[in-house]
Amino acid sequence: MTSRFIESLLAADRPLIMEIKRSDAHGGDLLAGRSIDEAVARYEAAGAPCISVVTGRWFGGDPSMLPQVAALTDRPLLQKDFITRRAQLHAAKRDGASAVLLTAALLPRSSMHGLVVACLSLGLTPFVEVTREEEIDAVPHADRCVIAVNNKDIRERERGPGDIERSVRLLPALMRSGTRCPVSASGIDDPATAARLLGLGFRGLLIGTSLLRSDDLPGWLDDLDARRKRERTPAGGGR
Ligand SMILES: O=C(O)c1ccccc1NCC(=O)[C@H](O)[C@H](O)COP(=O)(O)O
Repeated sequence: MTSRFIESLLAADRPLIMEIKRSDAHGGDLLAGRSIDEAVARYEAAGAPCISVVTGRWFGGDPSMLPQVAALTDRPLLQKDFITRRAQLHAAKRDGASAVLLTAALLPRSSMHGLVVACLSLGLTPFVEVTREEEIDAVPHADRCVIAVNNKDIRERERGPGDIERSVRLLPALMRSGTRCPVSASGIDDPATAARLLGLGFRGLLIGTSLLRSDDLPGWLDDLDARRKRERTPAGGGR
């Protein structure tokens, strides 16, 4: 069965998973007075191919956010929460998720295996987040999963700065894994970093804080597009 989440990301000119998250790791408000409806409309207007909804309570989330967002958009949705049980997968499916986060750092290998298989049988795309090469090598059915390098550390509640070089270092292992959709997630704070990661071969980026904090989202995205175009155009304009 094909994955709507993966196909939508792979087909996008600007493959950003735009995230709705109420607060950052320090409790700082990220919605800045916007309602969830407004946040969704802003991302739709910006052409988001997929939207991530953080329902995890460390980031001010709650489970009701997922059906709320699903009622507002038909974009494929990723649910970001601490998923450890199959019952949570059934709830995610019922509430409108296309993909769910499975965090390798928090799941024993046998649980990861069972949850990936359960996701696939429910028609949910496993969005497996990793920070180490061994975790990539252990992802089952990698060809049907999104595998995302998290540039921050969830065990530190993502309070530290992002390490973008972690994504750069792990990209070859992602490519070898068989995933069609290598993603870099967290701490992508500006268009220059986003352009660099896409230029290196990432097929998707998950960005929350920087897009939510931007008071000129179209400008942020235009800057990204311009940088990518410059990278693709050979010096001298291709003459
Ligand atoms: O990473 C997790 O395990 C996790 C679990 C539950 C809720 C959220 C979780 N992660 C959130 C994130 O990783 C970030 O919100 C996301 O990657 C965007 O990061 P940023 O662009 O730095 O806001």
